[in-house]
Amino acid sequence: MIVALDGPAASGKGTLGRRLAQHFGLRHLDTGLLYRAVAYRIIADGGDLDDPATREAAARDLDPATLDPSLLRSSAMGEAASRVAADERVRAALLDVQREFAQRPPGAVIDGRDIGSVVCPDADVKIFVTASPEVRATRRWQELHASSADVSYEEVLDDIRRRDARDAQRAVAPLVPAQDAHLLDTTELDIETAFRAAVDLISAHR
Ligand SMILES: Nc1ncnc2c1ncn2[C@@H]1O[C@H](COP(=O)(O)OP(=O)(O)OP(=O)(O)O)[C@@H](O)[C@H]1O
Ligand SMILES: Nc1ccn([C@@H]2O[C@H](COP(=O)(O)O)[C@@H](O)[C@H]2O)c(=O)n1
Repeated sequence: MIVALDGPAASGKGTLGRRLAQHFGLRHLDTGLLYRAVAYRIIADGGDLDDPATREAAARDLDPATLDPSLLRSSAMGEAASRVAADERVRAALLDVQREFAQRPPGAVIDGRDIGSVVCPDADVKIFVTASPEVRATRRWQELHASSADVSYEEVLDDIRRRDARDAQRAVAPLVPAQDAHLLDTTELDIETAFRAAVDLISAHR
C-alpha cells in the first residue's frame, strides 16, 4: 500500500507520516529531507544555490542513506531547499529514489508536496494535509522555541508564507492537491484527532 501525504510547510505531514507508517506497518519517507540535503550539500561545499549545474550535480550525487535530519531541519535550510526544489533537473534527479522507496514491500507513507500529483499518481490513498498559516506558524514557533531557537513568531509566519508561495507558484510539480486527494484541515484538530481522521481515511481504502 502507498499513502501519499502532501501539504504546505509545517502542516503536520511528517508527524502524521511517522505515526501512520508505524500504525499500518509501512515505511516512511519525508521527501522534504531530500531537497534539504541537496541544498545543504551545495552550501557546505561553498557552492552557488542559483547555479543550475551545481544544483543538478548535488541532486544526482545525493545518497539518501547518509541523510542526517539534525543538520537539515533549520528554517534557513527549508528556505534553501525551496529554492533548489523549483529546478526541474533537481526534481528529475530525485524522482527515481522516491518511486523506488514507494514500490518496495510492504509499501510506504511518503510525505512532500508532489507525491500524489507527480511521484506516486497511483497511490492507494492521497491526503492533502493543511491548516491556516497562522496556526502552522504557531505550532512551528512553539517547536523551535522548545529547542531554544531564537526566532520570532512573525519571522516563522513570513518564512512559511514565502515558502508556500514559491512552492505553489513554481512551474514544475507545484504544491497542489491531487484531484483525488482527501483534504485534511487540522486547523482545529489536535495531533491525536488528526491522526485518527487519517487512519479512518486510509482504513476505508483497505
Ligand atoms: N494537529 C496538530 N496539532 C498540534 N500540533 C501539530 C499538529 N500537527 C502537527 N503539529 C506540530 O506542528 C509542527 C509541524 O509539524 P510537522 O513537522 O509534522 O510538519 P511538516 O508538514 O512535516 O513540516 P515541514 O513542511 O517543515 O516538513 C510540529 O511541532 C508538530 O508537532
Ligand atoms: N516532495 C517535495 C518535498 C519538499 N519539497 C521542497 O522542499 C522544501 C522543504 O520541504 P519540507 O517538507 O521539509 O518543509 C519545501 O519547501 C519544498 O520547496 C518539494 O518541492 N517537494
